[in-house]
Parts: sequence; structure tokens; C-alpha cells
Amino acid sequence: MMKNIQERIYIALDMDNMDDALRLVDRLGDTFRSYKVGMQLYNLVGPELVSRLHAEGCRIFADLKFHDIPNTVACAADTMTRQGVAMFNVHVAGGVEMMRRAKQAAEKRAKECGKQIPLVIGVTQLTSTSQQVLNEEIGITGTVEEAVIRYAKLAKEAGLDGVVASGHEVTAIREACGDDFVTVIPGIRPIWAEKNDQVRVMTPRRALEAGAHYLVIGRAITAASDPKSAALRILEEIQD
Ligand SMILES: O=C(O)c1cc(=O)[nH]c(=O)n1[C@@H]1O[C@H](COP(=O)(O)O)[C@@H](O)[C@H]1O
Repeated sequence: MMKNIQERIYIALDMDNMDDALRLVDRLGDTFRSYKVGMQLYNLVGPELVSRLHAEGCRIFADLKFHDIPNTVACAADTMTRQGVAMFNVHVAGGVEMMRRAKQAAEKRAKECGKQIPLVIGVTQLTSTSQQVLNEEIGITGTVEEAVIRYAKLAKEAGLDGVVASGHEVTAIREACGDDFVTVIPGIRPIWAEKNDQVRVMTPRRALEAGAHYLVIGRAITAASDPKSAALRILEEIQD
């Protein structure tokens, strides 16, 4: 059963202090209860913010994109699970063993402390990466879609729950890895929003129509002069 639309949208709390983050959560009220805490805010006030948001009944996606040797990432996965986050991510580029150990550590800790097992999600190719950057700068050959599918299959082989990719690859991921393999889609831009540093963007409605399980939305809402109206406008456009 698909969750309701608000639960499937993670708002990115990309801010430099906890007060601004909590103010936004407060302004959005009951409309949104799923929040992504990324490296900027987590590195400043992570565990405290996570527990404050949990106390308010929010679900947390800890977007820390772990990429290190398997043992280190497994220990980080353990830490995330102890904090009770709903989801966290690791870079697929870290390899199958690293991903497998992350998922196993999350399962073990969740069982031991009676918490939910977080969704462990693999980052494929960042939504800011273009075809040209992939081939000429990073040195991976083939199309972006081919690279994303290769990474998605590796994530699945390692036992991860799903991957982060752009909306343009959702259909191909579902075909390659099955409909239950979770797709988390950032680079979401309503037509009225700035693209900023994103390259592979898609509107929220099109990403959901393509079959995205979760959307990540940041600046279209957080940088708007009235974040609540921007959020409601997005919901209206999705449900139209
Ligand atoms: O893992 C992520 O969440 C992520 C992966 C990716 O490929 N692209 C991407 O933009 N993100 C994150 O999603 C959010 C997108 O924010 P906006 O571009 O402001 O909507 C940021 O917090 C990014 O760190």
C-alpha cells in the first residue's frame, strides 16, 4: 500500500542553524511530517535535532551519504539506527561489501534495541551530475541512465532497500530492480522554481507519475518567501 502523499515528501532542512530548521517545521505544521537532515545541519546539531523532531512526531531521513571502508560505514549505520531514523543513505560507489555491512549493522542494532529497521538507500549518480561530467570528468563511460542502473543493481545485490536517483531514471530502475525497490528522488523542481545547481531535474508531479516512492524537496519550499504557500502549491499541483 502506498503511503499518503505528504509522507512521501521529505523536506530538506538545508540550513545553518537549528532554530531556523525548527521554525520551518513549525510553519509547515501538520502538512509535512517527513524531514531530511543533511550534512550541513547534522554536523552541527545532528543528534539533538533528530531527537527534537522525533519528539514532534516527524520521520527523519539522515542524508549523510556514507562512503568509507565497510567497518566504518557499518559503525555509522549502527549509530543512525540507534537514533531511530526512518532512512539513511550510503554511496553505492563504496561497493557491495560496504553496503551489505551497512544494512546488516542496521538490522542487528534495530533488533537489539527494538527500533524500526531504517531503509538503507544507495546514492547512484548525484542529480547535479550531467552526462558530460560523468563521462569526461569522473571518467565513467556510457549514459547516465546506464550508470544509475548499474549502481541500482549493485545496491539491490547488497540487500539495500532502494536508491537515490533523478526522476529521469525512475522507470528504468523499476524495470531493472522491481517495483518494491525504493526510489528516492531529489532534484525536484516545480516549473516555477529555480534550477540552482541541479542538472537532472523533474517536476514533483512527473516524478510521482514515473513511479517515485519518495521525493526530496528543498529550496523550492525552504527558499520561498512563504514556504507554507509554496508547499501547498506543490501539493495542489501534484493532486490536480
Ligand atoms: O541524497 C540526497 O538527498 C541527494 C542526492 C542527489 O543526488 N541530489 C540531491 O540533491 N540530494 C539532496 O537533496 C536535496 C535537494 O535540495 P534542493 O535542490 O534544494 O531541492 C539536497 O539536500 C541534496 O543534498
